[in-house]
Amino acid sequence: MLTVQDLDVWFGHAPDRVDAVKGAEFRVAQGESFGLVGESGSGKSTILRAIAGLIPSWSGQIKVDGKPLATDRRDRAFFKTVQMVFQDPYASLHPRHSVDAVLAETLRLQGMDRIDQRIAQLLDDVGLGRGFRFRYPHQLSGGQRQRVAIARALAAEPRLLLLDEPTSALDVSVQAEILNLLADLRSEHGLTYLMVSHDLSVVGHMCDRLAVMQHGRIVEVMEVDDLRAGRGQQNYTRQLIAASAGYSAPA
Ligand SMILES: Nc1ncnc2c1ncn2[C@@H]1O[C@H](COP(=O)(O)OP(=O)(O)OP(=O)(O)O)[C@@H](O)[C@H]1O
Repeated sequence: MLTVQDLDVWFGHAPDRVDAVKGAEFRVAQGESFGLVGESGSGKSTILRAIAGLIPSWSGQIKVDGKPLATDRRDRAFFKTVQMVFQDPYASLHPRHSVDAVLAETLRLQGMDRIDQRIAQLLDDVGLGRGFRFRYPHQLSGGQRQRVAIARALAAEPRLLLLDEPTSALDVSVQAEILNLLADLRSEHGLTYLMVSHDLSVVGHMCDRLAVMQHGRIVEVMEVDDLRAGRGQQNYTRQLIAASAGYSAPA
């Protein structure tokens, strides 16, 4: 479904150029949930943003369903297949647009019919119910806002969701609810996920395989069972696992 080959992503120009991603390669199969983990600044979000067409300065190949993507443009067909959910639901919803306006606009942009019915269905799908339809972002909690952002992403009926730390801006008490919702939606809609998280337990819960990133490079691609068992091939992976378990790796 998604193939990334020899991906370099950079910001700015020499001598101030930042090489955020270097030679990244991975494949995500249809129906799979694939995680990107690594410390802050390792390039995880940059990969997602380059796929979504939000960063024009990259080279290499990104293919969706075998079709190479252009460097910057993303057409309507792309957004029909691929949608992104951002980290911060406070920043990603326009404060003066009601839930209805957000969803109706997205559905219209995608050329969908039966807008009323679809909005009701989307609200049901994300567990909000129809009573939320005419609310504004300031009337919603962080978790409810993220449910709206997920409904907006689902409006196009995509097959691949790019999830950029979808719960890290939320209270701990609602993080699990949103993760469970995403897991349910994936099985109900047969979705494929590419999910960024700095939290290994989130990826351990949500993903089948993952890539471990350090300083812009993928150091290892592993099965989630190996993550859970602490079986990293690379030293860095073992350190990351040990750090997340709350103790230091033996030297
Ligand atoms: N717009 C930008 N301009 C310049 N440098 C950037 C920009 N966005 C990201 N970077 C740099 O690219 C590198 C990778 O950042 P990125 O946000 O992808 O890391 P990350 O692994 O997702 O970390 P985090 O979890 O903190 O978001 C970092 O060095 C960051 O400072």
